[in-house]
Amino acid sequence: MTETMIAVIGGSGIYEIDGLEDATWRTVETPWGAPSDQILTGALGGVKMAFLPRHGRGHVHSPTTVPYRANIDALKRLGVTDVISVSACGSFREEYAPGDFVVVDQFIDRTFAREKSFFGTGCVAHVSVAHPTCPRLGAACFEAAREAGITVHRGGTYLAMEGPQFSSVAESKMYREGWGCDVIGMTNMPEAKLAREAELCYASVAMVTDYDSWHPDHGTVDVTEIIRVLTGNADKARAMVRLLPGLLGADRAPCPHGCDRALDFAIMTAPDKRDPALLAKLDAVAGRVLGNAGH
Ligand SMILES: CSC[C@H]1O[C@H](OP(=O)(O)O)[C@H](O)[C@@H]1O
Ligand SMILES: Nc1ncnc2[nH]cnc12
Repeated sequence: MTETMIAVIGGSGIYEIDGLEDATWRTVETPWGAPSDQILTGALGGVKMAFLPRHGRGHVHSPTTVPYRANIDALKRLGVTDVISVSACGSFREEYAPGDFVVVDQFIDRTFAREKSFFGTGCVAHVSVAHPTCPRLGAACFEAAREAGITVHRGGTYLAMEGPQFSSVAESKMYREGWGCDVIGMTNMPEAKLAREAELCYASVAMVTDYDSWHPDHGTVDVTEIIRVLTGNADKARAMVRLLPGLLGADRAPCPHGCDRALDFAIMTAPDKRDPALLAKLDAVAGRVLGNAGH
């Protein structure tokens, strides 16, 4: 058993969480640059917690410029085991209405202007993201949302777009009718891929704010309306988070789905061909398999 540490990455409209014991905003430095903001650490019901506002307090970073690698590295460096993303999204399903939560389990990654891996020349690795979210963590999020009285749907495909502009009507219809996507947002990729590379369990709770631009009765996306719905969603998200420690517990068995061992057979580069400078940067993310864990 290892000690659980739950991180919440708060998306648009969620810049803090309340109720943490010993709450402290901490500056964490990483070899990948500065994270989006300081990280709030503390405990909830005896379970260690961390909170990171994805866009920074005051919403400084755009979906493209969020420092995804620094964020995931910083959480790993702090000892986080489980990452829960709480994000705003548009809905492609009539029955996934604004105010509902969706525990996403698949992604289609249409982002193109972001660094997507910790690995590269000098240390090449290929992890599986066939199942990009952790079923154990997703089930806990679903249960917590249900217990908090939230209308929550289990499973769904999240289309990750580059943004920052919203989709055209033609794109929205293609994602919905042609590709079978359920929700759309701008941030869960490459975040989920990087969490897998860092051997962290990752679950995504997408909070519906709008019907994107496909719906004949709802017009197109409008930020004013999104922010109005987001304010209510943020309170629900905080209620869900308060229930997670009780469901996950202070000690955790190895992930039954292998998230925490994702790098076991992933590194391709021969030991004598590895770049020492890159290996040093990988101390937190891949220290378990490279034998240079620095955290
Ligand atoms: C405020 S609407 C668009 C914005 O909201 C979502 O952010 P996040 O995923 O961090 O909650 C969406 O992905 C866009 O970045
Ligand atoms: N319709 C939408 N498209 C992309 N990101 C979003 N975030 C909230 N609503 C969205």
